[in-house]
Amino acid sequence: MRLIIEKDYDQLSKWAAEHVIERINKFNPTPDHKFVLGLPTGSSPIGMYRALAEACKEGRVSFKNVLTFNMDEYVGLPESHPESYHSFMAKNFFDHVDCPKENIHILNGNAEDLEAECAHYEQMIEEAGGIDLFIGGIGPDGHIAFNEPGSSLTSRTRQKTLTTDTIVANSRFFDNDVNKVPTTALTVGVGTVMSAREVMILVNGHNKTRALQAAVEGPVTQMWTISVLQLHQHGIIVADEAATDELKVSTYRYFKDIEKNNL
Ligand SMILES: N[C@@H]1[C@@H](O)[C@H](O)[C@@H](COP(=O)(O)O)O[C@@H]1O
Repeated sequence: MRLIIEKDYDQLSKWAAEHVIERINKFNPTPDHKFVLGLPTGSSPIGMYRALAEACKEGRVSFKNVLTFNMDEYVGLPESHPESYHSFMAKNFFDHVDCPKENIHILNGNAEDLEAECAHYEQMIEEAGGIDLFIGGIGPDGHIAFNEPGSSLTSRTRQKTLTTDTIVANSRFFDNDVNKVPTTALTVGVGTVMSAREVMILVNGHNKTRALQAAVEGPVTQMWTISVLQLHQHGIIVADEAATDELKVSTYRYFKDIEKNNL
């Protein structure tokens, strides 16, 4: 696993955006050979999305031949709700880039048959040839997508119950009212993320310090689902300084040293 430590959120966002641009451009996607990108919501990727939108406007990258699959969506929240992940993605990314509507996939948390919706999502990913780069954030409890502590590390897309911790954390988007936060969500599984050819996780801020420590220094455990990234052949964590406060000085120095020649 690579751990990239950037000075602040702005630098982290730029690093992540440049990595995505590099991967897409190197792949050189065409209508018959599309790049497949897994995308997260949350506050962590907002800066990266902004940088990608700018790069798209400057002509440095195009999403015309990029297929996207989002990680998760709340169950029972109308798509038009300002806090649905459909709305989030439109507002923060898709409205600003040239990705055709038909290339965008987001789980439908209002589907009549949620189980069939999840199975179909996995099938679409498979038909697309798998995900080339899955980008994610993590919760303070180390959850990836909505794979809360205790989730199977080989899980696939399914419905999950949100923990009280996550409901409290996400209530900031729902007038700070925990009762307004949906209690379940559809989410790709840990195994779905791990099946991607590359995984890049963004970790910023003081409230992620314990999760970052568990991810980098702890054992692989279902109680910190992000820790499974240690088993991925091409896993990258991009963190800001603030998130590294619980790492050992030696761990911090090791990754700074080994990455010093990489931009
Ligand atoms: N389902 C999402 C996760 O995919 C995201 O990583 C997490 C962290 O959000 P933030 O980036 O706002 O800290 O929030 C939610 O729980």
